[in-house]
Amino acid sequence: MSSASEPVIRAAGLTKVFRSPDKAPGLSGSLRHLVRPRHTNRAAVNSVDLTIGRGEAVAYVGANGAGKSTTVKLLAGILIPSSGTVRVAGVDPHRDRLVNARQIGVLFGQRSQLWWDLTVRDSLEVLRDLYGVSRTQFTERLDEFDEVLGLGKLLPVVARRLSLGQRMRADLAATFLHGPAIVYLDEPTIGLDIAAKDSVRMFLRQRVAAGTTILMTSHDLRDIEDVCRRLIIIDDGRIIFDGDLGRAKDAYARQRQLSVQVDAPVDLAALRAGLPEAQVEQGASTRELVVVFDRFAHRATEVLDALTRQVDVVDFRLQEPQIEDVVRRVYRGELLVLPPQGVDA
Ligand SMILES: Nc1ncnc2c1ncn2[C@@H]1O[C@H](COP(=O)(O)OP(=O)(O)OP(=O)(O)O)[C@@H](O)[C@H]1O
Repeated sequence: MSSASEPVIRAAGLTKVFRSPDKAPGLSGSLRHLVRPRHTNRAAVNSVDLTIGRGEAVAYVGANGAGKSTTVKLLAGILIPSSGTVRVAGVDPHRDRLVNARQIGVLFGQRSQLWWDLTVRDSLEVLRDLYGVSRTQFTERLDEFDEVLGLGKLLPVVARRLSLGQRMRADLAATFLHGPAIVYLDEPTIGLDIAAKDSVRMFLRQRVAAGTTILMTSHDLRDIEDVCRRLIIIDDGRIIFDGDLGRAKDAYARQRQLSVQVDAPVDLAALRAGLPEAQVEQGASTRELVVVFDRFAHRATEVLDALTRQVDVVDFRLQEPQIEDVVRRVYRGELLVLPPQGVDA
């Protein structure tokens, strides 16, 4: 999937294989490995195709060890691909590392790029110098960032005295200072309070609207929903989903729950026989039923029809699955297999 604009990130068959020592635990294992070393090759990123357009905001999620950081390192030019091709804003990131470095920004929520003993202003000045940002641009950008990040008050403060939220705001300014076309963000709101999270998200939305491309990893669903329209899920080095956030819910959150109020007690066995693939349970009272069904097996109207044939339905409520459930399952490393396309309610 790509946006209407020209792609700024394009990877084809991108693969990174790591060779790790294959040794049994303990001293004997180490000794045996010394005498006869064995290695296992493992693809941390496996035949990844990726096309991301200018100004797209993409959430990149996957369980621990799925290959997120390795992908970002390949895009940032820190790692050399074992095979496949990658172009970022027109350059090969590992061959043209310097050019690439000017075009990208990287922010790790748990690591600061500010100099601990310098004031925020001095850190930003060093970065200005490093990236060759003109004085005029520097002032303009800081003014622009100040509106959302409230940077002015932070400029004279030494980095180590900043609160976590303040530090993140200063780090965001540092990341975007040189006007990168692409920014990779790793957990940008981790540990922040709600107000600070909101200003980070607002800032990111603004940068995306201004044309910056964002690839973000986050466990916080609000980050994903507030900033990104597109979701990419990586599992064991392979991309298993790439598309609209809403479509991910359609694809993975299959279960719907129908809560029904009826006017008289119900024969549960007869109902279950009529809906063999659904789970029919008594609710909080004998006049309440809860039907959990797979929307690829039944339509909501089908379930309601089966119920109304046996009982008078007084009221009902259909609970839709949440995208949050999908992302939680991804992070829990639950196996995700794309369901067949088909029935929709
Ligand atoms: N330098 C390396 N040498 C050998 N194996 C590595 C190296 N870097 C990563 N790996 C392995 O590659 C796989 C993918 O790792 P990666 O760090 O990309 O995952 P991740 O999705 O970013 O995980 P996390 O959410 O835990 O950061 C893991 O199995 C990891 O152990």
